[in-house]
Amino acid sequence: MRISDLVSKVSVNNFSKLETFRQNTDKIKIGIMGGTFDPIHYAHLATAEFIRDKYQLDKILFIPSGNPPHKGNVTDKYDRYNMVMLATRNNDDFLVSDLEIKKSKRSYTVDTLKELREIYPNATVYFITGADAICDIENWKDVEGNFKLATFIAATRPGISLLRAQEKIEKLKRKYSANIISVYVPSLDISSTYIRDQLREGKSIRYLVPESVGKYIDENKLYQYGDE
Ligand SMILES: Nc1ncnc2c1ncn2[C@@H]1O[C@H](COP(=O)(O)OP(=O)(O)OP(=O)(O)O)[C@@H](O)[C@H]1O
Ligand SMILES: O=C(O)c1ccc[n+]([C@@H]2O[C@H](COP(=O)([O-])O)[C@@H](O)[C@H]2O)c1
Repeated sequence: MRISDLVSKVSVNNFSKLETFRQNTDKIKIGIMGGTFDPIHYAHLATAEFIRDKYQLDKILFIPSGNPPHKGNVTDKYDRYNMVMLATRNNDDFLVSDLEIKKSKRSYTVDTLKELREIYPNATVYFITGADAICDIENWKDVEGNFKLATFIAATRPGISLLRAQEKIEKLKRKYSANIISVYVPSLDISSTYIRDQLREGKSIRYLVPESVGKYIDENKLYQYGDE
């Protein structure tokens, strides 16, 4: 099967997963995993699964950014979205939303959270971030709005000082009356930057991303050897 056929099959499955989910969202707990996912890797998946299990969330909704606010040159949004679909297709608790990739303007989390509130009015929303992202949240659009609309779950991340992140989280909680849960997640020292660098140097990324994602990268010639 060609990867393009696979992706359209996965899209159909995802659509029906989302629709069934939409009809049963009374009082459920949704974890939102937002990201550029350039590309998605096992640390994203393992972090989401760990948090889903620990906080007994009903579903994790992956939302790839269309036009990420704080990142310049990123891979085509449909390629990043397709890779997220492939990486999550075997897990019924993982869903993928195209809310942000459908937008042509920059995608801001506060706008996404407002839309999610309309779509799932009775759900409790948890926004999952790595410790690096939560430390930067005061640079996001409408920081207070973000904290009003969701509880944030900040996961530890290798390379980010736990002490510094916790100090920052305590300050944010006081300043904005924010609901932030800081959680230790068993470490996986993987980043999309590292994966892109490996590929551009012609090195292996096996076991860093799901096989389907590795195949998609190969077939679509993403992050090629020697690319800038
Ligand atoms: N290894 C990791 N451990 C915990 N959280 C992570 C890890 N990698 C990414 N995240 C979190 O996942 C979310 C989406 O991350 P993103 O798509 O930007 O991946 P990234 O690996 O940080 O990418 P890049 O290296 O391109 O900056 C962010 O909240 C980020 O903090
Ligand atoms: O809304 C903002 O201003 C904003 C600024 C930076 C990052 N975010 C969100 O934070 C999540 C992680 O972002 P990133 O850049 O680490 O992939 C993703 O969902 C982004 O949309 C949001």
